[in-house]
Amino acid sequence: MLPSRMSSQSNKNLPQRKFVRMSQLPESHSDKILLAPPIGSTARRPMVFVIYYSMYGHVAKLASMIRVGVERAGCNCRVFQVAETLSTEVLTKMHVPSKNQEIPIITPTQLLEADGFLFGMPTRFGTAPTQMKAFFDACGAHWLSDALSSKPAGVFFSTATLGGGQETTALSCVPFFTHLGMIFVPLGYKNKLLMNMDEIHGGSPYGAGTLAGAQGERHPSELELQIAQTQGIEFGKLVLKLVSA
Ligand SMILES: Cc1cc2nc3c(=O)[nH]c(=O)nc-3n(C[C@H](O)[C@H](O)[C@H](O)COP(=O)(O)O)c2cc1C
Repeated sequence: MLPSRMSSQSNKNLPQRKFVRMSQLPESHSDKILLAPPIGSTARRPMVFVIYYSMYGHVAKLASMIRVGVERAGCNCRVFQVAETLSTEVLTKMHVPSKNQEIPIITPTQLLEADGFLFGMPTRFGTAPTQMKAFFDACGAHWLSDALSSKPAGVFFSTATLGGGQETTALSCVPFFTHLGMIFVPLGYKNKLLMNMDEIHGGSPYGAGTLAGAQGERHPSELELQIAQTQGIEFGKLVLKLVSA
């Protein structure tokens, strides 16, 4: 028999948080907009960077909601993209829309300005995409200097399908965090919607996630976005604790 917290047939009785809904977000997730008031306040507001790669926009949507959560926790948050590595010719053949120009491209040096990091990515054969890996590979100076040591880092992700590699994608980032001395912060089961059995959804204790569909036709559901917001809130709360310790 399953432990009682896992055995629910329906999720209707699970405790719910109040969430900002995707429909309440401004259309642009411009870096200049403070999307929601913080839950608490501190003398020094820590800075969390949300850094993502998104080819068709699924991960970008999760990033917007994660940012809401981080700011609700009382942290400052900046959203970045990693640089593209594919040629325009290949991107055109893959029908990739143009990138959101309002989201700046991160450089390795900028990592020094943040107290914590949430990395978002679509899976590639169950692992992190080359674009994210290329960024990680450009961080050798931080490995030598220990500059990111003890800083927390989490992951969120998108796959085409259920079983497409959400957790293996998260795990493929752990060696990077480990070698830089960073602390991998999983989501755990902080949001009981992760146990929802009434609808298909992405996300796991490793982090928030969405299912894009084989043709990218599905978009993050309200449930997945709520889980993303929880990851932002919980990660933000942890960063606040670490910075004020
Ligand atoms: C080269 C390549 C490999 C992929 N590998 C997987 C995979 O292993 N499992 C899976 O579920 N989806 C896979 N996908 C689908 C992507 O994960 C999907 O397009 C992505 O999650 C959409 O997110 P985005 O719009 O933020 O890029 C792959 C896509 C490409 C282009």
